[in-house]
Amino acid sequence: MIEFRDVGKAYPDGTVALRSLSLTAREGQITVLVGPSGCGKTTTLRMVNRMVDPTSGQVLLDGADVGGRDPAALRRGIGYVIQNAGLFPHRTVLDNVATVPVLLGRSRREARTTAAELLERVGLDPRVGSRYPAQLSGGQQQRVGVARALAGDAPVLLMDEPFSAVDPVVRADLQDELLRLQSDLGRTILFVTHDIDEAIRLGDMVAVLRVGGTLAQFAHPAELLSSPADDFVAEFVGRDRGYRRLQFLGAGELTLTDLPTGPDDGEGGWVLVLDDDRRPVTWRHDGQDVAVGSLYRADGGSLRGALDAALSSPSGRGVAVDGDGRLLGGIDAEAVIALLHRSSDPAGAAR
Ligand SMILES: Nc1ncnc2c1ncn2[C@@H]1O[C@H](COP(=O)(O)OP(=O)(O)OP(=O)(O)O)[C@@H](O)[C@H]1O
Repeated sequence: MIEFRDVGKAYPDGTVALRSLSLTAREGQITVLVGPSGCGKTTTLRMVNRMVDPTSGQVLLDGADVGGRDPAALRRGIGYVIQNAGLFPHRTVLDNVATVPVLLGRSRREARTTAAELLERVGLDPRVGSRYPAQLSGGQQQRVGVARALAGDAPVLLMDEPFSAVDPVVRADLQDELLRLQSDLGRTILFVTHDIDEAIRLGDMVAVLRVGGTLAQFAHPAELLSSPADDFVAEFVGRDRGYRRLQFLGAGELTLTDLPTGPDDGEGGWVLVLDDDRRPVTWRHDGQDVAVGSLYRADGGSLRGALDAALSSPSGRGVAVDGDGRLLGGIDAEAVIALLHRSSDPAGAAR
């Protein structure tokens, strides 16, 4: 657990990076710091491993003030990942990842074995281990950066814009990979980004900071989207927050409708053709087969999945299936939107 207690930082030139920040990053969770450029995110992060010391307040790691710890020893117990990976250019990928285990006293051989396993774990071919960082793509370098931060078995990871320098597709892959790793490893992660989408995707909790180093809101992503604390947060979270909220709302309350099924569209309408197990095969219209679009799993799916299914369906009616892919019924986009509106109006939701 990382606790910031009334932490302030004024740099020697008088810049106040943080005014008085109090928040707790819980054990085993991803806590994201997000906000516009210059709001003090990096300063906050670096206080945890004493790359920056606060001018007021305290930072506690598992209840103990980090101010009393030797910085080098402290850093060996904290993984650190930065933009552009920050790899040592003259060491091979394997030796980059093995650096911390060696510092922690493991033999070089043992450290390299661990490093090779970690490379695989972050989705890299172990053969890249013998290359130098410059011989890897940006996305691969970031993966090595994550592997290196995990190598010391540190329970705490600090990640400062780790995925900002790669293109959006690679970035989405890296985010998925991090979530997958985290579900296995359960580290305490403090993650800095200026990208609200990334914050909402990754954060168990999200702290929105404003310039001048004050906390605008600290909440679960769904709450940030449904109840921004003020205009600044609402603006920062964005105009399409209604759409993004859909991913946090379960679709269990949606009422499914009957869909016309059968081999023929005798009346010129759309029919859904099923196989013998009642799994949708195709939509049929005027004798033409048209792909069904995305199907929606009614058990445990989100409203976003339901809306995608409705919008991607050529007939305009989304297809809901069970866990085995068998037809359950139809979904209309209007019904999804109506449910979204009811859920943002507590009186309506209770009705
Ligand atoms: N060493 C320093 N000396 C003086 N001012 C600094 C120093 N480091 C950071 N600052 C200032 O402190 C404020 C907060 O900087 P910080 O890097 O923490 O913000 P940030 O939110 O991480 O910004 P960005 O998203 O642009 O990286 C900024 O005004 C910055 O210019």
